[in-house]
Amino acid sequence: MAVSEDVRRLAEPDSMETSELDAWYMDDSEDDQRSPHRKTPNEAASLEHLKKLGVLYWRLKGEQDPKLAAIREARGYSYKDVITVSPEKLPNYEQKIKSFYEEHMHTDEEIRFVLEGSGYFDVRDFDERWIRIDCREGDMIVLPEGIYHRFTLDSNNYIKAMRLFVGEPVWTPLNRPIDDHDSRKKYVATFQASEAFHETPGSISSASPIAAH
Ligand SMILES: CSCCC(=O)C(=O)O
Ligand SMILES: [Fe+2]
Ligand code: NI
Repeated sequence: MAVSEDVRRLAEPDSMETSELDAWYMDDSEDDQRSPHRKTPNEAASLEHLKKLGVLYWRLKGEQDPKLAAIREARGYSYKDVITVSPEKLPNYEQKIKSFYEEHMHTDEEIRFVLEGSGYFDVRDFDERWIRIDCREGDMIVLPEGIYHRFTLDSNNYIKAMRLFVGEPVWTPLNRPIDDHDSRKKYVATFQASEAFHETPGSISSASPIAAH
């Protein structure tokens, strides 16, 4: 059945004006992956820039938020399960933690809704910079097919997240470099041009009248 206009509207990702997203360009230190890795001074990455990379973001009021059902319906997220990442709860914890943090992509979207705890999703921009996205309870994020990314717990060592998927899930990470893969080529073709007009460090975009945060 076709998705109604109401559902579609309810499923719209957060906009720049209302977002409480916290994302930043990472420093280059070899410090623990679980530490924030903010630059000094902090260099925020805007939701607008993340959108140009194909990243979608919502802040939801728990599992009962009607937006969640709307997002699932509008985007066809039929599959759902829950993953807990902690030394006690996740089988093969050390190995999983390591593979989550290898730079990789998938042949489908990566969709996560944080139920408890927190962690960082890092995404690559087209200038090879890492953008670190702070995800905590209530945050829902969609990483597009083909984007290079990775995940780490933060120093709290605990996250419980809902995983969503269109149909039967495929979690396989395809580690970088895998530039000739169709999913990667499709990603680059879709987003590289749109990101070409991104913010550069220290520049203030005259196109956006609202100063960030
Ligand atoms: C926040 S969910 C745990 C990490 C994960 O599932 C992934 O990186 O694919
Ligand atoms: Fe993943
Ligand atoms: Ni992934």
